[in-house]
Amino acid sequence: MDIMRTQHTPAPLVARGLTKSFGQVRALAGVDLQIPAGQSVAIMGPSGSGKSTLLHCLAGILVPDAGEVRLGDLVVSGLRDAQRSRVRRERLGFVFQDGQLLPELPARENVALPLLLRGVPRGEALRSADTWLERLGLGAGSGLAGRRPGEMSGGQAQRVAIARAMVHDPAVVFADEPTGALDQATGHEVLQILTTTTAMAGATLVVVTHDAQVARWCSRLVELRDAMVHADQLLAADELAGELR
Ligand SMILES: Nc1ncnc2c1ncn2[C@@H]1O[C@H](COP(=O)(O)OP(=O)(O)OP(=O)(O)O)[C@@H](O)[C@H]1O
Repeated sequence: MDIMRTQHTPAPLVARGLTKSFGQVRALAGVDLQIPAGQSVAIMGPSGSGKSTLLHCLAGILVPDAGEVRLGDLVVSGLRDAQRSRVRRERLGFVFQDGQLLPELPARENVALPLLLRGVPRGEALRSADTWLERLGLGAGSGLAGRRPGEMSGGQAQRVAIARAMVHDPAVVFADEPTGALDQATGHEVLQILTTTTAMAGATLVVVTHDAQVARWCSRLVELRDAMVHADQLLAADELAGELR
């Protein structure tokens, strides 16, 4: 792959004492996590253990009841809504279970969207989108760049979603069950592409998954149980990521 070194400022992602409740349900009960820039972290745990809530707090989608989230020097959890939206738009990338691509737009316009939202001129944004589609095996020769999400397989749509998450050179990519809607083989392929792509771009990756094999491609595994960190271990893939950094 010809992915260039990143232009973004590498920044560690740090959570301290995060708590979050929904009514009587305590979804996070004091979570501390320090993620160095460029690390790929898999978050696993039983259903209801707080994985998505943690990801949403780390990504500034949810504000914790107590505790804080920092990206480098920036206290993301302390920002107003509009500023948090801007941080998400400019410094973070997202891949969700169903990709959340806009159904009416062809792949290349979906990928260009984060740049268009930042005011990048349309021609330039589409050229960057083409570059990323090419990197993810969906270039001009594939005939897929002009197709809408409904005209692609689930695996192809997730590759488009990865291209869209990467196109604006984010510091951190968040993926919530990115393979949940895929068969196992396609899911593994997508996880491999996601981890390789973010590692080569120097971006941090936080991925929530139920796939136990994710450990093959991530450098760290954090297990939640009952709204708390139950286990936290570095994995062999960390050595590979270190070499790429
Ligand atoms: N918006 C919400 N309103 C009410 N309760 C919520 C909300 N979001 C999450 N919860 C509850 O908080 C707890 C943690 O939910 P969360 O989605 O973070 O778990 P999870 O580990 O991601 O689960 P799953 O693997 O099933 O997706 C659960 O008991 C859930 O029902």
